[in-house]
Amino acid sequence: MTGGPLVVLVGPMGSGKSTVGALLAERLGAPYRDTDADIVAAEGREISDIFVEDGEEHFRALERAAVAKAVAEHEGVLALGGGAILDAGTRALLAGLPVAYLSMDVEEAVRRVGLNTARPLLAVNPRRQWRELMEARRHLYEEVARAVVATDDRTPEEVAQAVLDALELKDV
Ligand SMILES: Nc1ncnc2c1ncn2[C@@H]1O[C@H](COP(=O)(O)OP(=O)(O)O)[C@@H](O)[C@H]1O
Ligand SMILES: O=C(O)C1=C[C@@H](OP(=O)(O)O)[C@@H](O)[C@H](O)C1
Ligand SMILES: [Mg+2]
Repeated sequence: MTGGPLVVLVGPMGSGKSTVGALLAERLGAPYRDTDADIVAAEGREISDIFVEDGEEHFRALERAAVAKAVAEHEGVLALGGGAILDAGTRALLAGLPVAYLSMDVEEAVRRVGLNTARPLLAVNPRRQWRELMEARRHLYEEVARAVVATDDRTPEEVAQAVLDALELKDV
């Protein structure tokens, strides 16, 4: 039994979970972990290849297992993949944890990840796909979050500070 993660970051792709997560880990003097990286390491292939070869449903099951393992054993900063909250089992794993939802608007999203083909869900028409994706997901991010932190017009350092403030975490 461990104390569990100090903070769990959720939010759409490009909201800065990985970037801000690493900064938060530094600020808290705690280890950083990313479930996407855990899945890539366990599977020995990239996320985009898992989507293409086995489909999203299979990826969500791998992701649920990765989140279960990470929340059980990781006592630092944990970043999830952007779609992790789509899975009801994954959402249940987050109950009671210090979850921060990093939000951003559509224009910021397109600037950050619109042309990045490593993110299969935004590959074709980024602006429209983003809107549809957020219509399906916004309420789920809000459901799991203890704090919502807007990232538009903020540097990653400013976002990290806002997360510390919102969750009342003390840095070292
Ligand atoms: N607050 C920010 N302002 C500007 N660019 C950012 C910010 N946070 C992240 N980025 C950039 O957006 C991209 C996606 O960030 P990343 O941390 O990988 O997001 P996520 O893990 O949520 O998908 C990266 O190029 C990163 O440098
Ligand atoms: O939003 C999504 O469904 C996904 C987000 C990605 O993570 P990031 O949010 O870190 O890009 C990754 O898990 C996969 O490509 C699916
Ligand atoms: Mg990430």
